[in-house]
Amino acid sequence: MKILFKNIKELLQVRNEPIKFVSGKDMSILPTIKHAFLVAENGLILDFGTMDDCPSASFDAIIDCTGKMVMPTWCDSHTHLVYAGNREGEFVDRINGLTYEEIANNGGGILNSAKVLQETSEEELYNQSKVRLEEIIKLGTGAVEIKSGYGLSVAAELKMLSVIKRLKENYPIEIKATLLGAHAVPKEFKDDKNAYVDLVINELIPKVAEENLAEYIDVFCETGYFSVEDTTRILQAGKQYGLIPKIHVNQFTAVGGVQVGVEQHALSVDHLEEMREEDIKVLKDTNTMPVALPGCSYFLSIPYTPARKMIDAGLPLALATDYNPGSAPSGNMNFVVSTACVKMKMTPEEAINAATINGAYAMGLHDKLGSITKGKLANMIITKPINSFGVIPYSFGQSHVESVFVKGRPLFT
Ligand SMILES: N=CN[C@@H](CCC(=O)O)C(=O)O
Ligand SMILES: [Zn+2]
Repeated sequence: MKILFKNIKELLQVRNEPIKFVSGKDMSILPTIKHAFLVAENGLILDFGTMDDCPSASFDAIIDCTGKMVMPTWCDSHTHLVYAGNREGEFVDRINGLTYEEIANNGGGILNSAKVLQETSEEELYNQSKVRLEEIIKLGTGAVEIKSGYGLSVAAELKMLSVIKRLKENYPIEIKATLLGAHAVPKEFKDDKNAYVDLVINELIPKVAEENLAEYIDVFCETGYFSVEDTTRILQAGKQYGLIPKIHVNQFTAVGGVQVGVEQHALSVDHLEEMREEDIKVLKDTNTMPVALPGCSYFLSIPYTPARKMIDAGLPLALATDYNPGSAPSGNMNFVVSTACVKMKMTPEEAINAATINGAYAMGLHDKLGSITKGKLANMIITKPINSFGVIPYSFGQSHVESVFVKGRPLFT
Protein backbone atom coordinates (compact mmCIF):
# COMPACT_ATOMS: atom_id res chain seq x y z
CA MET A 1 0.00 0.00 0.00
CA LYS A 2 1.61 3.24 -1.20
CA ILE A 3 -0.07 6.56 -0.39
CA LEU A 4 0.81 10.07 -1.50
CA PHE A 5 -0.17 13.00 0.72
CA LYS A 6 0.13 16.07 -1.48
CA ASN A 7 -0.28 19.84 -1.22
CA ILE A 8 0.36 19.74 2.55
CA LYS A 9 0.21 23.33 3.78
CA GLU A 10 2.95 22.61 6.34
CA LEU A 11 4.58 19.32 7.34
CA LEU A 12 5.52 19.56 11.03
CA GLN A 13 8.27 18.01 13.13
CA VAL A 14 10.48 17.03 10.20
CA ARG A 15 13.71 15.44 11.34
CA ASN A 16 15.99 14.21 8.59
CA GLU A 17 18.31 12.55 11.08
CA PRO A 18 16.82 10.43 13.87
CA ILE A 19 17.10 12.09 17.30
CA LYS A 20 16.48 10.77 20.82
CA PHE A 21 14.82 13.86 22.26
CA VAL A 22 15.17 17.65 22.33
CA SER A 23 16.18 19.68 25.38
CA GLY A 24 16.63 23.27 26.50
CA LYS A 25 16.82 25.86 23.72
CA ASP A 26 16.42 23.18 21.04
CA MET A 27 12.88 22.64 22.25
CA SER A 28 11.93 25.98 20.74
CA ILE A 29 12.78 24.73 17.25
CA LEU A 30 10.11 22.83 15.35
CA PRO A 31 11.43 22.04 11.88
CA THR A 32 8.78 22.16 9.16
CA ILE A 33 8.43 22.05 5.37
CA LYS A 34 5.85 24.33 3.74
CA HIS A 35 3.90 23.21 0.66
CA ALA A 36 5.03 19.62 1.12
CA PHE A 37 4.36 16.06 0.05
CA LEU A 38 4.80 12.81 1.97
CA VAL A 39 4.79 9.22 0.74
CA ALA A 40 3.89 6.34 3.07
CA GLU A 41 4.52 2.77 2.00
CA ASN A 42 3.66 -0.42 3.89
CA GLY A 43 3.03 1.55 7.07
CA LEU A 44 6.29 3.51 7.04
CA ILE A 45 7.31 7.01 5.97
CA LEU A 46 9.11 6.47 2.68
CA ASP A 47 9.78 9.99 1.47
CA PHE A 48 8.85 13.65 1.93
CA GLY A 49 9.88 17.05 0.63
CA THR A 50 8.52 20.16 -1.04
CA MET A 51 5.84 19.90 -3.71
CA ASP A 52 8.47 20.93 -6.28
CA ASP A 53 9.93 17.44 -5.83
CA CYS A 54 6.63 15.58 -5.55
CA PRO A 55 6.99 12.16 -7.23
CA SER A 56 4.73 11.28 -10.14
CA ALA A 57 4.86 7.49 -9.73
CA SER A 58 1.61 5.56 -9.37
CA PHE A 59 0.04 5.28 -5.90
CA ASP A 60 -2.71 3.19 -4.34
CA ALA A 61 -4.23 6.39 -2.96
CA ILE A 62 -3.60 10.12 -3.27
CA ILE A 63 -4.77 12.42 -0.48
CA ASP A 64 -5.01 16.11 -1.18
CA CYS A 65 -4.11 18.05 1.99
CA THR A 66 -4.67 21.56 0.62
CA GLY A 67 -4.89 24.03 3.54
CA LYS A 68 -4.09 21.31 6.09
CA MET A 69 -1.09 20.47 8.22
CA VAL A 70 0.39 16.98 8.59
CA MET A 71 2.26 16.07 11.74
CA PRO A 72 3.26 12.99 13.77
CA THR A 73 0.53 11.66 16.03
CA TRP A 74 0.70 12.57 19.72
CA CYS A 75 2.78 10.30 21.95
CA ASP A 76 1.03 10.05 25.32
CA SER A 77 3.61 8.51 27.65
CA HIS A 78 1.59 8.44 30.90
CA THR A 79 -1.97 7.16 31.26
CA HIS A 80 -4.10 4.97 33.49
CA LEU A 81 -6.84 4.57 30.90
CA VAL A 82 -7.75 1.03 31.94
CA TYR A 83 -10.13 1.61 34.83
CA ALA A 84 -13.67 0.75 35.88
CA GLY A 85 -16.46 3.20 36.59
CA ASN A 86 -15.54 6.77 37.39
CA ARG A 87 -15.06 9.12 40.38
CA GLU A 88 -17.62 11.77 39.52
CA GLY A 89 -18.83 11.73 43.13
CA GLU A 90 -15.37 12.72 44.39
CA PHE A 91 -15.24 15.47 41.79
CA VAL A 92 -18.37 16.98 43.32
CA ASP A 93 -16.92 16.45 46.83
CA ARG A 94 -13.88 18.48 45.78
CA ILE A 95 -16.08 21.22 44.33
CA ASN A 96 -17.79 21.31 47.71
CA GLY A 97 -14.48 21.80 49.49
CA LEU A 98 -12.84 18.46 50.25
CA THR A 99 -9.23 18.05 49.08
CA TYR A 100 -7.86 15.14 47.03
CA GLU A 101 -5.88 14.14 50.13
CA GLU A 102 -8.91 14.23 52.43
CA ILE A 103 -10.88 12.09 49.99
CA ALA A 104 -8.02 9.57 49.80
CA ASN A 105 -7.68 9.51 53.60
CA ASN A 106 -11.39 8.68 53.87
CA GLY A 107 -10.89 5.55 51.74
CA GLY A 108 -11.72 7.23 48.42
CA GLY A 109 -9.28 8.02 45.64
CA ILE A 110 -7.18 5.17 44.27
CA LEU A 111 -8.70 2.72 46.79
CA ASN A 112 -12.17 3.63 45.55
CA SER A 113 -11.15 2.82 41.95
CA ALA A 114 -9.45 -0.40 43.13
CA LYS A 115 -12.61 -1.60 44.84
CA VAL A 116 -14.72 -1.01 41.72
CA LEU A 117 -12.11 -2.59 39.45
CA GLN A 118 -11.81 -5.69 41.62
CA GLU A 119 -15.59 -6.17 41.30
CA THR A 120 -15.58 -5.67 37.52
CA SER A 121 -15.08 -8.59 35.12
CA GLU A 122 -12.15 -8.56 32.71
CA GLU A 123 -14.56 -8.45 29.79
CA GLU A 124 -16.38 -5.43 31.17
CA LEU A 125 -13.08 -3.70 32.00
CA TYR A 126 -11.93 -4.27 28.42
CA ASN A 127 -15.17 -2.86 27.03
CA GLN A 128 -15.00 0.27 29.18
CA SER A 129 -11.31 0.82 28.40
CA LYS A 130 -11.52 0.36 24.64
CA VAL A 131 -13.98 3.23 24.41
CA ARG A 132 -11.34 5.51 25.95
CA LEU A 133 -8.62 4.13 23.69
CA GLU A 134 -10.73 4.77 20.57
CA GLU A 135 -11.56 8.25 21.82
CA ILE A 136 -7.88 9.23 22.21
CA ILE A 137 -6.97 7.82 18.80
CA LYS A 138 -9.65 10.05 17.27
CA LEU A 139 -8.03 12.96 19.10
CA GLY A 140 -4.71 12.21 17.42
CA THR A 141 -2.84 9.90 19.79
CA GLY A 142 -0.80 7.27 17.95
CA ALA A 143 1.18 5.80 20.86
CA VAL A 144 0.19 5.43 24.49
CA GLU A 145 1.55 4.03 27.72
CA ILE A 146 -1.03 2.44 30.04
CA LYS A 147 -0.43 1.57 33.70
CA SER A 148 -1.93 -0.98 36.01
CA GLY A 149 -2.36 0.19 39.61
CA TYR A 150 -6.10 0.04 40.25
CA GLY A 151 -5.93 -3.67 41.02
CA LEU A 152 -3.81 -3.65 44.17
CA SER A 153 -3.96 -7.45 44.44
CA VAL A 154 -2.05 -9.96 42.35
CA ALA A 155 -5.21 -11.15 40.60
CA ALA A 156 -6.61 -7.69 39.88
CA GLU A 157 -3.28 -6.27 38.70
CA LEU A 158 -2.98 -9.22 36.30
CA LYS A 159 -6.55 -8.55 35.14
CA MET A 160 -5.62 -4.95 34.29
CA LEU A 161 -2.44 -5.99 32.48
CA SER A 162 -4.34 -8.66 30.54
CA VAL A 163 -6.77 -5.98 29.38
CA ILE A 164 -3.83 -3.83 28.24
CA LYS A 165 -2.44 -6.86 26.38
CA ARG A 166 -5.79 -7.37 24.63
CA LEU A 167 -5.91 -3.69 23.65
CA LYS A 168 -2.40 -4.09 22.18
CA GLU A 169 -3.53 -7.08 20.16
CA ASN A 170 -6.69 -5.44 18.85
CA TYR A 171 -5.59 -1.87 18.04
CA PRO A 172 -2.86 -0.79 15.65
CA ILE A 173 -1.39 2.06 17.72
CA GLU A 174 1.71 1.43 19.83
CA ILE A 175 0.80 0.55 23.43
CA LYS A 176 3.31 0.15 26.25
CA ALA A 177 2.31 -1.52 29.53
CA THR A 178 3.54 -0.48 32.96
CA LEU A 179 3.20 -2.38 36.22
CA LEU A 180 2.15 0.08 38.94
CA GLY A 181 1.41 -2.40 41.73
CA ALA A 182 2.70 0.19 44.23
CA HIS A 183 0.08 2.83 43.45
CA ALA A 184 -1.46 2.88 46.93
CA VAL A 185 -1.36 0.71 50.03
CA PRO A 186 -4.44 -1.57 49.92
CA LYS A 187 -6.86 -1.41 52.87
CA GLU A 188 -5.90 -4.90 54.07
CA PHE A 189 -2.26 -3.77 54.41
CA LYS A 190 -2.89 -0.37 55.96
CA ASP A 191 -1.03 -1.29 59.16
CA ASP A 192 1.74 -3.18 57.40
CA LYS A 193 2.86 -1.40 54.28
CA ASN A 194 6.10 -3.42 54.18
CA ALA A 195 4.12 -6.62 53.75
CA TYR A 196 2.49 -5.10 50.65
CA VAL A 197 5.86 -3.98 49.27
CA ASP A 198 7.09 -7.56 49.86
CA LEU A 199 4.07 -8.90 47.97
CA VAL A 200 4.78 -6.60 45.03
CA ILE A 201 8.43 -7.68 45.00
CA ASN A 202 8.08 -11.39 45.69
CA GLU A 203 4.82 -12.27 43.95
CA LEU A 204 3.56 -9.60 41.61
CA ILE A 205 6.75 -8.65 39.75
CA PRO A 206 7.84 -12.28 39.10
CA LYS A 207 4.35 -13.23 37.89
CA VAL A 208 4.05 -10.22 35.57
CA ALA A 209 7.54 -10.87 34.19
CA GLU A 210 6.80 -14.58 33.69
CA GLU A 211 3.68 -13.73 31.69
CA ASN A 212 5.49 -10.92 29.87
CA LEU A 213 2.72 -8.45 30.67
CA ALA A 214 4.71 -5.24 31.19
CA GLU A 215 7.73 -3.36 29.91
CA TYR A 216 7.94 -0.80 32.72
CA ILE A 217 7.76 -0.64 36.49
CA ASP A 218 6.24 2.34 38.28
CA VAL A 219 5.79 3.43 41.91
CA PHE A 220 3.80 6.33 43.37
CA CYS A 221 6.68 7.80 45.38
CA GLU A 222 4.86 10.28 47.61
CA THR A 223 4.23 11.17 51.23
CA GLY A 224 1.51 8.83 52.52
CA TYR A 225 2.06 6.35 49.67
CA PHE A 226 5.52 4.85 49.02
CA SER A 227 8.78 6.24 50.43
CA VAL A 228 12.05 6.66 48.56
CA GLU A 229 13.26 3.47 50.26
CA ASP A 230 10.17 1.51 49.15
CA THR A 231 10.57 2.95 45.66
CA THR A 232 14.23 1.96 45.44
CA ARG A 233 13.48 -1.59 46.58
CA ILE A 234 10.64 -2.03 44.10
CA LEU A 235 12.54 -0.55 41.16
CA GLN A 236 15.59 -2.70 41.89
CA ALA A 237 13.40 -5.80 42.05
CA GLY A 238 11.68 -4.85 38.79
CA LYS A 239 14.99 -4.28 37.06
CA GLN A 240 16.10 -7.79 37.97
CA TYR A 241 13.18 -9.00 35.86
CA GLY A 242 13.94 -6.64 32.98
CA LEU A 243 11.33 -4.01 33.86
CA ILE A 244 12.49 -0.43 33.22
CA PRO A 245 11.57 2.24 35.80
CA LYS A 246 9.15 5.10 34.99
CA ILE A 247 7.93 6.69 38.19
CA HIS A 248 5.41 9.07 39.78
CA VAL A 249 7.36 11.67 41.79
CA ASN A 250 6.97 15.16 43.28
CA GLN A 251 3.21 15.43 42.72
CA PHE A 252 2.41 16.89 46.14
CA THR A 253 5.73 16.82 48.01
CA ALA A 254 9.40 16.75 46.99
CA VAL A 255 10.95 13.96 49.03
CA GLY A 256 13.85 12.79 46.86
CA GLY A 257 11.89 10.79 44.28
CA VAL A 258 13.58 12.52 41.35
CA GLN A 259 16.97 11.53 42.77
CA VAL A 260 15.84 7.90 43.08
CA GLY A 261 14.65 7.99 39.49
CA VAL A 262 17.99 9.27 38.24
CA GLU A 263 19.96 6.82 40.41
CA GLN A 264 17.88 3.92 39.12
CA HIS A 265 18.18 5.10 35.50
CA ALA A 266 14.45 5.64 35.16
CA LEU A 267 13.33 6.27 31.59
CA SER A 268 11.08 9.03 32.91
CA VAL A 269 10.09 10.82 36.10
CA ASP A 270 6.52 12.04 35.92
CA HIS A 271 4.32 14.73 37.55
CA LEU A 272 6.97 17.13 38.99
CA GLU A 273 4.49 19.74 40.18
CA GLU A 274 6.75 20.41 43.20
CA MET A 275 10.31 20.95 42.01
CA ARG A 276 13.26 22.15 44.10
CA GLU A 277 16.47 23.51 42.57
CA GLU A 278 18.22 20.24 43.42
CA ASP A 279 15.55 18.25 41.59
CA ILE A 280 16.15 20.26 38.43
CA LYS A 281 19.91 20.00 38.81
CA VAL A 282 20.00 16.23 39.25
CA LEU A 283 18.13 15.71 35.95
CA LYS A 284 20.70 17.68 33.95
CA ASP A 285 22.64 15.62 31.36
CA THR A 286 20.87 12.36 32.22
CA ASN A 287 18.80 10.03 30.07
CA THR A 288 15.79 10.41 32.36
CA MET A 289 12.95 12.34 30.71
CA PRO A 290 10.93 14.68 32.96
CA VAL A 291 7.23 14.39 32.12
CA ALA A 292 4.63 17.06 32.97
CA LEU A 293 0.93 16.28 33.31
CA PRO A 294 -0.89 19.62 33.04
CA GLY A 295 -4.33 17.97 32.86
CA CYS A 296 -3.81 16.80 36.45
CA SER A 297 -2.76 20.27 37.65
CA TYR A 298 -5.81 21.73 35.92
CA PHE A 299 -8.27 19.22 37.33
CA LEU A 300 -6.91 19.17 40.91
CA SER A 301 -6.01 22.89 40.98
CA ILE A 302 -2.47 22.09 42.06
CA PRO A 303 0.70 23.83 40.80
CA TYR A 304 1.84 23.24 37.24
CA THR A 305 5.25 21.68 36.56
CA PRO A 306 7.68 24.63 36.28
CA ALA A 307 8.38 24.05 32.61
CA ARG A 308 10.04 27.41 32.00
CA LYS A 309 12.55 26.93 34.80
CA MET A 310 13.30 23.39 33.64
CA ILE A 311 13.66 24.14 29.93
CA ASP A 312 15.65 27.30 30.65
CA ALA A 313 17.98 25.15 32.77
CA GLY A 314 18.61 23.04 29.66
CA LEU A 315 16.35 20.08 30.47
CA PRO A 316 14.08 18.24 28.05
CA LEU A 317 10.39 17.96 28.92
CA ALA A 318 7.63 15.65 27.71
CA LEU A 319 3.89 16.23 28.03
CA ALA A 320 1.31 13.51 28.73
CA THR A 321 -2.34 13.33 29.78
CA ASP A 322 -2.25 11.13 32.92
CA TYR A 323 -5.74 9.97 31.75
CA ASN A 324 -7.27 8.48 34.93
CA PRO A 325 -10.55 8.62 36.86
CA GLY A 326 -9.29 10.62 39.85
CA SER A 327 -6.87 13.36 38.90
CA ALA A 328 -7.19 13.74 35.12
CA PRO A 329 -10.29 12.22 33.49
CA SER A 330 -9.30 13.33 29.99
CA GLY A 331 -7.00 11.79 27.42
CA ASN A 332 -7.05 14.79 25.11
CA MET A 333 -3.46 15.63 24.11
CA ASN A 334 -4.70 18.71 22.22
CA PHE A 335 -5.93 20.13 25.53
CA VAL A 336 -2.65 19.15 27.24
CA VAL A 337 -0.60 20.98 24.59
CA SER A 338 -2.83 24.03 24.91
CA THR A 339 -2.71 24.03 28.71
CA ALA A 340 1.09 23.71 28.63
CA CYS A 341 1.23 26.90 26.57
CA VAL A 342 -1.37 28.85 28.55
CA LYS A 343 -0.41 27.79 32.07
CA MET A 344 3.21 26.67 31.82
CA LYS A 345 4.33 29.32 29.34
CA MET A 346 5.65 26.82 26.84
CA THR A 347 5.69 28.04 23.26
CA PRO A 348 3.69 26.07 20.65
CA GLU A 349 7.01 24.74 19.27
CA GLU A 350 8.12 23.55 22.72
CA ALA A 351 4.77 21.99 23.51
CA ILE A 352 4.59 20.12 20.18
CA ASN A 353 8.14 18.81 20.66
CA ALA A 354 7.21 17.75 24.20
CA ALA A 355 4.08 15.92 23.01
CA THR A 356 5.70 14.12 20.07
CA ILE A 357 9.43 13.29 20.02
CA ASN A 358 9.99 13.68 23.78
CA GLY A 359 6.84 11.67 24.57
CA ALA A 360 8.04 8.96 22.20
CA TYR A 361 11.36 8.82 24.07
CA ALA A 362 9.52 8.49 27.40
CA MET A 363 7.99 5.26 26.01
CA GLY A 364 11.18 3.96 24.40
CA LEU A 365 9.65 4.61 20.98
CA HIS A 366 11.78 7.45 19.62
CA ASP A 367 13.30 5.23 16.94
CA LYS A 368 9.81 4.44 15.59
CA LEU A 369 7.64 7.48 16.29
CA GLY A 370 7.53 11.13 17.33
CA SER A 371 8.82 12.78 14.16
CA ILE A 372 8.48 12.81 10.40
CA THR A 373 11.60 10.82 9.56
CA LYS A 374 12.13 8.31 6.76
CA GLY A 375 11.70 4.76 8.04
CA LYS A 376 9.54 5.72 11.03
CA LEU A 377 5.94 4.53 11.31
CA ALA A 378 3.49 6.55 9.25
CA ASN A 379 1.37 7.53 12.27
CA MET A 380 0.17 10.99 11.34
CA ILE A 381 -2.45 13.58 12.06
CA ILE A 382 -4.01 15.49 9.18
CA THR A 383 -5.44 18.69 10.62
CA LYS A 384 -8.53 20.51 9.50
CA PRO A 385 -7.67 23.56 7.38
CA ILE A 386 -5.82 25.92 9.77
CA ASN A 387 -3.73 29.04 9.34
CA SER A 388 -0.73 27.99 11.40
CA PHE A 389 0.27 25.31 13.89
CA GLY A 390 -0.03 27.87 16.70
CA VAL A 391 -3.81 27.53 16.32
CA ILE A 392 -3.61 24.03 17.85
CA PRO A 393 -2.82 25.35 21.37
CA TYR A 394 -4.43 28.74 20.81
CA SER A 395 -8.02 27.62 20.33
CA PHE A 396 -8.19 25.48 23.46
CA GLY A 397 -10.96 22.94 23.85
CA GLN A 398 -11.24 22.32 20.11
CA SER A 399 -9.77 19.45 18.17
CA HIS A 400 -8.19 20.44 14.89
CA VAL A 401 -7.63 16.78 14.05
CA GLU A 402 -9.45 15.92 10.83
CA SER A 403 -8.11 12.42 10.34
CA VAL A 404 -5.58 10.07 11.87
CA PHE A 405 -3.37 7.63 9.96
CA VAL A 406 -1.83 4.73 11.85
CA LYS A 407 0.82 2.68 10.08
CA GLY A 408 -0.22 4.42 6.89
CA ARG A 409 -3.90 3.55 7.18
CA PRO A 410 -6.77 5.91 8.00
CA LEU A 411 -8.59 5.30 11.30
CA PHE A 412 -11.89 6.85 12.30
CA THR A 413 -11.91 9.37 9.44
N1 LIG B 1 -0.77 10.18 41.48
C1 LIG B 1 -1.00 9.02 41.34
N2 LIG B 1 -1.75 8.41 40.42
C2 LIG B 1 -2.63 9.07 39.49
C3 LIG B 1 -3.95 9.44 40.08
C4 LIG B 1 -4.59 8.36 40.75
C5 LIG B 1 -6.04 8.55 41.08
O1 LIG B 1 -6.42 9.53 41.74
O2 LIG B 1 -6.78 7.67 40.69
C6 LIG B 1 -1.94 10.28 38.90
O3 LIG B 1 -0.92 10.06 38.26
O4 LIG B 1 -2.39 11.41 39.05
ZN1 LIG C 1 -0.26 8.85 36.83
